[in-house]
Amino acid sequence: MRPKVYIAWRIPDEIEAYLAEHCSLRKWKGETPIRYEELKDELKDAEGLLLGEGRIDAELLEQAPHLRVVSTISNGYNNLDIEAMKHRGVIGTNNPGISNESVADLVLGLALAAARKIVKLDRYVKEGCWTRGIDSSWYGLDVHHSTIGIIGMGGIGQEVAKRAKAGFDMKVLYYNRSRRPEVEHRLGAEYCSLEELLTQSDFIVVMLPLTAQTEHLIGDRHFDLMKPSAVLINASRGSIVNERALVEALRARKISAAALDVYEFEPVNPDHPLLNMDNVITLPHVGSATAKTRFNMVMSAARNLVAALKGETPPFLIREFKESVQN
Ligand SMILES: NC(=O)C1=CN([C@@H]2O[C@H](COP(=O)(O)OP(=O)(O)OC[C@H]3O[C@@H](n4cnc5c(N)ncnc54)[C@H](OP(=O)(O)O)[C@@H]3O)[C@@H](O)[C@H]2O)C=CC1
Ligand SMILES: O=CC(=O)O
Repeated sequence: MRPKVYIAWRIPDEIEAYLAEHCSLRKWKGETPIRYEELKDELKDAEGLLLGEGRIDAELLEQAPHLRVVSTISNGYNNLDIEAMKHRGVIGTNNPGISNESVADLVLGLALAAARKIVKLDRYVKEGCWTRGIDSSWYGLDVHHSTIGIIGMGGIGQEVAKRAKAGFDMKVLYYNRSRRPEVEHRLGAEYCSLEELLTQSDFIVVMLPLTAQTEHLIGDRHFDLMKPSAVLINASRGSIVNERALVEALRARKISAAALDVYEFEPVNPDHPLLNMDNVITLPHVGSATAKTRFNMVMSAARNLVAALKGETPPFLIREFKESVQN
């Protein structure tokens, strides 16, 4: 009998057809992402789950007695309670690497947009405010030959470094849990402490996974170290930066701008003070959102799911489950 799979995300027909060859499918048909309580009700007999977003925790797993695999479409997996999954013998897969270049493209786009006030000036023109010659308040910052500090020199961080160096002749500093001599050699990046990076960088890019160690890694004392002209870019997870501290730093002009793809709570509250600041660019978590990359992520998630349900080691088994699969 084919394993029962619940698809909790809208996926292309072609990928659904691939899954249907191997599994018996049920799927979420709503226009908006499935809510936690709805997902809990849908998992009663599912052995596999294809997940777009949302929390997987002990309470939900309690309602899913047959579940064996959670295959998330994303690269980050901070929404999965790994210990609860291990406790119930459920494994998890993700998709590292597939979106690296698309996310890095967006990070450079955010750096350019913030430095050259692209979003603000676009609005200015469209609102009919461009009535005379160039005004010095429109001046921006140079991206080329400036210093970029990358916090988290993993797959995406390295793609950002490559673009910064080769495309914009930037000096690349990085801070990472483990030093990476090979990356230093290949990309000309310089390792430094977090404090040095914050003090010296014109563009600070947060590219870490969200874990107990990285939550609120950037807070009040870190903004005190940054240059008043610094631009903070976060395209990893919102909770790595303390948003209250970020708002205060922007208000106090401790930094000049921020460009965000991610927030502590998503979708971000429309009343959030960050949304009323004209030196903050706000995107709706679209780092990997190109048609090709998104297709590849979903296809990879489907392959992970099928392999795991067949009892094979899936291509992207989350590292914390490697032991469970070997035993
Ligand atoms: N905005 C979006 O749409 C997207 C966001 N993301 C987010 O970006 C994150 C990063 O992705 P990716 O580059 O692929 O991840 P990687 O795992 O390749 O890289 C993460 C890097 O962070 C370092 N790191 C981890 N913990 C710490 C710590 N406590 N202190 C310092 N460094 C640390 C790791 O160091 P070490 O080498 O020591 O392990 C590693 O080099 C994802 O986890 C995800 O949350 C990903 C894709 C799209
Ligand atoms: O945020 C997106 C991801 O792939 O992680």
